[in-house]
Amino acid sequence: MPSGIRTKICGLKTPEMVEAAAEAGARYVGFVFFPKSPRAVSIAEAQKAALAAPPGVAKVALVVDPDDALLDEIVEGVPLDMIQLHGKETAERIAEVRSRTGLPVMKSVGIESEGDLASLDAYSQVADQLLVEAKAPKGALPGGNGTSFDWSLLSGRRWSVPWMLAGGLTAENVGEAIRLTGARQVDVSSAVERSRGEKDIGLIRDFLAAVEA
Ligand SMILES: O=C(O)c1ccccc1N[C@@H]1O[C@H](COP(=O)(O)O)[C@@H](O)[C@H]1O
Repeated sequence: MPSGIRTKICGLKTPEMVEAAAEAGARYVGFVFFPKSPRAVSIAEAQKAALAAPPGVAKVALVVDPDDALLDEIVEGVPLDMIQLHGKETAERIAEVRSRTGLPVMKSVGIESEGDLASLDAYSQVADQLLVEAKAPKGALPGGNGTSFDWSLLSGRRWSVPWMLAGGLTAENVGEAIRLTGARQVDVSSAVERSRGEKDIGLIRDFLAAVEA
């Protein structure tokens, strides 16, 4: 019987990869609009890729402290279902982004220790979803680094909005991560790449199979 766990594959660049990820069972596909990322796409690339997503697969734009001009460009150019905010956006900015784009907002929160959990409670009051992710190492990208955190910190924690677990998930560890956290949604990027920034459909299939195992 299917697990009902919904998986997001982040950092897709081509229509072919979107189609393959959807066919393998992904329920969200993510496009990275952050120039420093090896997964960054242009508006035109994201548009082509997003148009390949079948109904039922949510198309997510990942942005980091975006200004209004970038948001407008993305929303005008790409058919989308959600905005993922992966920077230091405040509660006020989240509300602005939602009203400006007309899209639900998923806010990422970096977790390293118990003290970071309070932010999740605060953001759950304003965001439509939470992305619970490893805190980025110093000097690294704000996300997509393949690093994980102590999942037991989330044990027994619940929020009033849906949430997604991310950070260093792999086909080998995702089962344990789900068991320890109770996550019903998971997000992966690094572990489904053959080299940094280049997705591999075999690895995507292996990850989705591990989620279902
Ligand atoms: O993927 C990126 O390049 C990226 C850049 C800037 C912010 C976030 C980014 N990715 C997100 O990071 C997490 C974890 O990814 P990983 O599996 O540990 O590589 C995931 O939510 C991506 O959406």
